[in-house]
Amino acid sequence: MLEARNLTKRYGAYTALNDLNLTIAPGEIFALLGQNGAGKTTTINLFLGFIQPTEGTAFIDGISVTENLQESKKRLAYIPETVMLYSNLTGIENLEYFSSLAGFDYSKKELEQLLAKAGLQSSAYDQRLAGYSKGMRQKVGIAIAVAKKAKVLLLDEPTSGLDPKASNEFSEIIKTLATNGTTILMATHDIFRAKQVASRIGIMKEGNLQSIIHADSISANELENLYLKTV
Ligand SMILES: Nc1ncnc2c1ncn2[C@@H]1O[C@H](COP(=O)(O)OP(=O)(O)OP(=O)(O)O)[C@@H](O)[C@H]1O
Repeated sequence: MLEARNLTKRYGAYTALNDLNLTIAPGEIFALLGQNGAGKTTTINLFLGFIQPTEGTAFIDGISVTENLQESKKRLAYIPETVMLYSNLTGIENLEYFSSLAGFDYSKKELEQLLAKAGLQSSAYDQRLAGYSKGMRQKVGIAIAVAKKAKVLLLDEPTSGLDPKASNEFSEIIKTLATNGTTILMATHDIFRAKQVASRIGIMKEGNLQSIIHADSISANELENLYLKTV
């Protein structure tokens, strides 16, 4: 579960995030839409503990990020727009390294199964990351999240720069993770994907969460119109 309680971030007189109150249940995918500078990344960074809130609290699985950063971090995985991995290591070596950092010791077979589950083609397992496409790197990122048994997954612009097939594959994989109980928060500019994968969609403007929409209550066109009217 993810929860923001009165979560606020100010930089001097500028409010990047204003009094966010939001609970995302296990198994739910929540998409945050909003223009550049709306406060999406600020929200994610507060959940990650990368930045400190000016007011309020971010909770991961009931644990305050400010009070217990290490415990909160154990429960979450983060996939930024560009997944940071070691270019000189292979897909399987990256997965082994990052899962061992999280305290897991998987056999080669288990590592291969994790990569397969994330949708990576088997021919890539032993190739160095330097030759991977963005979509392939993201799949390793997903495999790491699953290997860590992360209860919460934070995604920042996960489909930007992916071709439609890779983007669709990505959406299917995160839907499967949610079905298995992972809580997912995704910041995106992709209205279509937000509608396709999320159960609820929040529209942010100038640091405020302006509205929350149930994805099944609206068509993609209606969502786009509402978005354009809001921002
Ligand atoms: N360290 C900082 N100092 C001052 N202002 C900052 C700082 N970090 C972020 N901001 C401001 O906070 C606002 C919110 O930024 P944020 O990155 O959360 O937006 P976003 O919705 O993720 O946008 P994008 O879609 O471009 O990623 C922006 O106006 C940004 O300039």
